[in-house]
Amino acid sequence: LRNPLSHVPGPWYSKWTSMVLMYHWLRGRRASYVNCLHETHGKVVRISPSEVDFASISGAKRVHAFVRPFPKARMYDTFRSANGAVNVFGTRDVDVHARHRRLLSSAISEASLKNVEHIVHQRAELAVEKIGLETKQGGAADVMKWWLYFSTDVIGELTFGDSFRMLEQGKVRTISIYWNTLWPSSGMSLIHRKNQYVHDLQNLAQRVRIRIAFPNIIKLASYIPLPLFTEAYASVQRMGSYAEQSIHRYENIIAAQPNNPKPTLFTKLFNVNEETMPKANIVANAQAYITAGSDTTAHTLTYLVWAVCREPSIRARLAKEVADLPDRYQDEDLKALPFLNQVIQETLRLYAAAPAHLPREVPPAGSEIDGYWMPGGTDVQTQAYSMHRDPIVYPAPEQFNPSRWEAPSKDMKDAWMPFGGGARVCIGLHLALMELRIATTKLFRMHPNARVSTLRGFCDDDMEQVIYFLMYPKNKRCLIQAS
Ligand code: HEM
Repeated sequence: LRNPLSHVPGPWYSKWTSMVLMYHWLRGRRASYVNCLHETHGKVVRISPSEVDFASISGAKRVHAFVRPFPKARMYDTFRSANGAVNVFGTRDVDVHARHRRLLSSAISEASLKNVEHIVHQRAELAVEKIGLETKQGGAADVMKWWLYFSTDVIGELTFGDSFRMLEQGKVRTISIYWNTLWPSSGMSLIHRKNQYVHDLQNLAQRVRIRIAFPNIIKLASYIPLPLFTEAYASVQRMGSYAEQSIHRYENIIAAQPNNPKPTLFTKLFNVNEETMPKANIVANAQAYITAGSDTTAHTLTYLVWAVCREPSIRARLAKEVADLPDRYQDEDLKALPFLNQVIQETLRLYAAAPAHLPREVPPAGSEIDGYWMPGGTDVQTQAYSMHRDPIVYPAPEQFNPSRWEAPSKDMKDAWMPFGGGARVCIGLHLALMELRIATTKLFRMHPNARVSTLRGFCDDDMEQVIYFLMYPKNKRCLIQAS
């Protein structure tokens, strides 16, 4: 009872155990469980003996501050890359983070991304072609698969200077044949690694679930022969070694053509005349970009297409807006389209790809948040899942209604945080938004009458959100008739 958190509202058992929270985490329902606790207990809820969740705008601003930010909580140690080096995503050290962020930011800024826009156009065009082709051949296309290939190809090319070419090949399992045909000298082992890397990426969300739930067991995975743990451990090691080899290859390319290397988001860091970071950290950051920049964008696009195709009036309005674009439109033209951007904002509200569990640790001196004293070391967090469903801020919150963004209130804008917030806000958000604008435009220009398929028993139940760290649709598929 002397615990300084004992006055924070919450269910009685939260004071004693985190087992209930863990149970919901392992079922992919932690976010909706915490949301229910907010509905019952209010905006500030103690969710376990040492964790408090805030669902208010003021709480979110404090937890995710720009100035004097709280460091990320211990959970993020599980995101350490395979080589043990820290990256911008996982580091808990505020100063180290600030340095990494400063070195990485300019290459991925809105202005710099203009130089790589053509890659996004090319990849999106191919994705939409494949979606049309799959519909023609089989009656429906699994857009979730194609968007994952699209986003992985884009971030792969921008990070390693070398696309995974998943879109060309279409199916992961045949990638090896493709690589062998194109580069017979590349050797089977490289092909196998690339193939395996893609497989590891696709299973990332479930493995993150295990790594976060059992961090200490994962550390001992090489001694404990339980497949669940050894595989979660091994996949991180494999991804790290692939990232290392790709960066090494890119380094060789730069050495061979120092004046004209293919630009990537990391090129500047290889310039001997500029401030840089150790190579192990470049590799670790490359790995972070690939893992943070593929599923997130793909799942957002998947829900966007599904939500739009379910509502003929929304689809017709969007299709009309993008049809009126000039033939050689650029991303700048898309930024000016009101309805397209409202659709994207609304998708990111209702179907945020990383909507929960971004814990921060209160510094040793403690801090007051929303009138409650949080002692040093408390895990404080806020989940977009709840902020985005506040019925006062967003009336009828479960309804997909892009028009609510026509004249958004200040609270609507402040409560909207699909990319996190403050000093740790998503570094890839401009890239993600560009991908969302371009891919959505291409799809609805080419297939203005696209609709949700019922083939192979596909129904709304398939799209139930499962949330670990990343959110994905329950059955990992989304069938659309794009004809
Ligand atoms: C719709 C797509 C995306 C969504 C919804 C999203 C969401 C987020 C969120 C919520 C965070 C904060 C995580 C935290 O506080 O722990 C974050 C951070 C991050 N994201 Fe994204 N993201 C997206 C796309 C991307 C892309 C394309 C990249 C590629 C570079 C990327 C790279 C990162 C990195 C490196 C961080 C860590 C930033 C830092 O701590 O300074 N994300 N993202």
